[in-house]
Amino acid sequence: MEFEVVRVQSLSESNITEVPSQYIQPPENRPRSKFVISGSLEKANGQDDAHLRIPVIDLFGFDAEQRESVREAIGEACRLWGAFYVTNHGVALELLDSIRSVGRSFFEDCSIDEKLRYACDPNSAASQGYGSKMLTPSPQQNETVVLDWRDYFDHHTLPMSRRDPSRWPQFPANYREVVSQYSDQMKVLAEKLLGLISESMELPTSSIQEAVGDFYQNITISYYPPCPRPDLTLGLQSHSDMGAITLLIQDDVPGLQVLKDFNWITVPPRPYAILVLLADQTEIITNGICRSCEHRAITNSTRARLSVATFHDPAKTVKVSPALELVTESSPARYGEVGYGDYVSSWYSKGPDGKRNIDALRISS
Ligand SMILES: O=C(O)CCC(=O)C(=O)O
Ligand SMILES: [Fe+2]
Repeated sequence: MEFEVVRVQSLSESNITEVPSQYIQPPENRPRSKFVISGSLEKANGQDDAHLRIPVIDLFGFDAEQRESVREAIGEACRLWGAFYVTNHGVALELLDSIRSVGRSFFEDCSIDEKLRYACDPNSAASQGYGSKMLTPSPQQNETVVLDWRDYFDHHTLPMSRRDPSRWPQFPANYREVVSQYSDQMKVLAEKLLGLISESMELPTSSIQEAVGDFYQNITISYYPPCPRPDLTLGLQSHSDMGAITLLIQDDVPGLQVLKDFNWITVPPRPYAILVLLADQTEIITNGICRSCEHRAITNSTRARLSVATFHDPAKTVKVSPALELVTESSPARYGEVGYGDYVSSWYSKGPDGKRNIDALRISS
């Protein structure tokens, strides 16, 4: 069956003043300013709001002498937030600019016909290419699908057998080269971070990586056009990422929010820091000590926003369960074993809704 796909950018450029009803979130999911904290670096009313600021961790280029203090900071951020920024991460800063620039150029300088040459297959989940959420029959009987105010381009980048740059834009001329280089550098950083996270949980350095196996990596460039009704819509609905670890960069337009202690906190843009988001499989492997981070994107009425998310997932054949070292008499297993392929299928059949997919795996105590 063919489903209707509307490009949000075309809607935005048509200068509408209201949004079509499919984009209107139910009242409980709308961004409500009273629950949103700016995450700004200033102190609010003279009070220390450190617990509301997303941690920024200097990796000191993975310098051995700093490892212990870095590991401690990472452990704390994983327990409290499931998300943190890293600086001095070893990725060339020009490469961060280059991927933002080629991504923006694809969305803003190519005609719609050109972009549609790379359209995702609307009938298969997670297909590579240019996409927008589409109207499908509601995944659960009593739920209606609300559309995201977002267009995106998804690239399959690793393992190398999945990487086919001929499926990616040809314009600008360096697009394919930049995405390939970016993929390689993000893989290296994700491996090193999983090592530090393992150590911070008192596991051997290679533990989480061994549980995940070779990475399946996807890079999604998201483009959120200006929206006439930011009060009614979401750029991307609340979810946690389903794989192991996501590395995200954004431009200078705020929009990403993380849920912390029931508050939605805006992640302040830091163009040269990389945001680490722990995803569901890391929560399972660490037996819930690391929490996967629930996040969403809001819209604004004036400026388009761009982000680049690099997902690192297990292969579908991998079975994931809590690390044996973290399952003890006093802290029994909190999740049953799950095949990653089954996890992904159930995620797509139910659709994201906060953390309901991982919560369904919880063993009640
Ligand atoms: O645009 C963002 O900042 C968030 C993107 C995201 O969460 C995702 O693609 O899973
Ligand atoms: Fe996400």
